[in-house]
Amino acid sequence: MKITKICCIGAGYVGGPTMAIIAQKCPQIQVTVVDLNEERIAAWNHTDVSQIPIYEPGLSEIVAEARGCNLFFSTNVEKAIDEAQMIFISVNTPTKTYGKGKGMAADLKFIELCARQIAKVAKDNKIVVEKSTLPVRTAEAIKSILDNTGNGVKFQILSNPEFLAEGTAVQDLLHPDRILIGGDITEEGQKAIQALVDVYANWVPLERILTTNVWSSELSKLTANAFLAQRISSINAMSELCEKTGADVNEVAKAIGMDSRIGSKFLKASVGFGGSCFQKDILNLVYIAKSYGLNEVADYWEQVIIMNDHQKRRFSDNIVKTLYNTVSGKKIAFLGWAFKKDTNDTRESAAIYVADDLISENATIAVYDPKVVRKKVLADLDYLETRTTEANSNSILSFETPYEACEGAHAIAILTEWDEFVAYDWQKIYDSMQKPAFVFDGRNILDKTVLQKIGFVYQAVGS
Ligand SMILES: NC(=O)c1ccc[n+]([C@@H]2O[C@H](COP(=O)([O-])OP(=O)(O)OC[C@H]3O[C@@H](n4cnc5c(N)ncnc54)[C@H](O)[C@@H]3O)[C@@H](O)[C@H]2O)c1
Ligand SMILES: O=c1ccn([C@@H]2O[C@H](COP(=O)(O)OP(=O)(O)O[C@H]3O[C@H](CO)[C@@H](O)[C@H](O)[C@H]3O)[C@@H](O)[C@H]2O)c(=O)[nH]1
Repeated sequence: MKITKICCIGAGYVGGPTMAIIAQKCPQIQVTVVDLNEERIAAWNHTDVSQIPIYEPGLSEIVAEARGCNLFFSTNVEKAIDEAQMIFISVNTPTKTYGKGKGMAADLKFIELCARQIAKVAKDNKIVVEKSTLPVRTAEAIKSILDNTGNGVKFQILSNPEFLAEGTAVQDLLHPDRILIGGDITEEGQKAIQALVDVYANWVPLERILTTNVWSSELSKLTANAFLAQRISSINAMSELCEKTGADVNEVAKAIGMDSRIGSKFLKASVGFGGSCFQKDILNLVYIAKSYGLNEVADYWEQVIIMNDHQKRRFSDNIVKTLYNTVSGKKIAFLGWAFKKDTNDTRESAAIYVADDLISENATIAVYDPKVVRKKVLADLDYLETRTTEANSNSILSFETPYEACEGAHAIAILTEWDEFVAYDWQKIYDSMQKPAFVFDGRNILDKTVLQKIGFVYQAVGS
């Protein structure tokens, strides 16, 4: 089957960039990305392409090239479903906040809504691709809805999890380590798999396109995230031990990373991992394991989250302790609010939790992040429901430049590893601060020797 029309439901951090690359690499395919969120679609269609809703290096250029040619953003979900032969579901699958599985299981209500809408609208056979990260065996539920509520047309469900990381989405999509496609072992299933393979084969070498059964594909996504997050919690656990023993976590990471069996990636100690995926996906994995009665498996993976929470709390506790056991009335400058560099995404950013702890100790937080606006910072804090919106707003100062954020501050906390932070005039910053001037480097990006020479009291994670 030759695919000429693709629809993607969900114009978020995955749907937008993924479809932009498919459109760029497959000029013969018309790609329509739809979303219920009108504001988001309007932003994707903004005449000034720098205003698209997601910041990713290189993305706006690709959108500018393909948009209006074979890449379209629309709120007309039904029309796009009707016209497409292949429909990607790329909607959010957050942790449940209510009912059974609250705080652990993935909330599949948006997925089910998509399945019901596809069933209602489809008048001819369609391939439905799970792009969202889903619990293992979700394809079964989608198939049941499609087969029982549809118009008698035939659906093939494929699992095609996305492995891009934010901040490097464009490069990850252009040069993926692998593309994973899970499908039925039936003849029809294999044809559907081949149709999707043919799409990716426009730019991905065939040896990097892996096909499996649906359940392996669904579970591989959760497994990959669990393994990646586990490495960060493992090195963060060692960072605490390094601080007690005089070892340096950067040196330990380098030493173990040179063992080719361990590898050097994802061994950067930090204030704790954030992002919309790691915590959500591990909690989901823990919930699935528990639901099969696999308590030891569940406990094993839950420890990754427990360690990460500990790391964030340890960072804020240390700030309070070092500032003579009180931050009340003190100005703490936050450099960075995003969960990592090169993205405007703040979901589950460690900065939110560290700020929340410090505000509870009556500190004032002065935030500077090159890509995150004040509205987002306040919304993130309000989401925790620790205090009123007004109290959060009174405790957060936002600045357009780092120098203003740091002026008069008692301490600086580095929460995101933005490259520009390294290049600042640290002498100028020091001169404008209260003394002693503290720097708590939650990303280990600054040069300790240089900062100490200027006069800062400098503390990094894990040394
Ligand atoms: N963010 C990442 O880096 C990343 C990477 C790999 C996988 N994932 C997974 O991909 C999925 C999407 O993540 P995201 O970060 O793009 O989420 P997101 O919240 O940025 O985007 C999801 C979009 O789906 C829309 N939506 C929800 N229900 C809809 C419906 N019924 N019809 C139309 N639109 C609807 C929302 O309005 C939203 O704009 C999740 O399952 C996530 O776990 C995310
Ligand atoms: O050595 C490291 C590596 C990362 N981090 C932090 O871990 C978090 C997640 O980083 P990263 O994995 O690079 O970004 P995500 O966009 O969350 O990507 C992850 O989650 C996505 C969503 O499922 C997957 O597709 C990706 O493969 C997976 O890397 C961030 O807060 C990072 O700062 C560290 O603290 N130390």
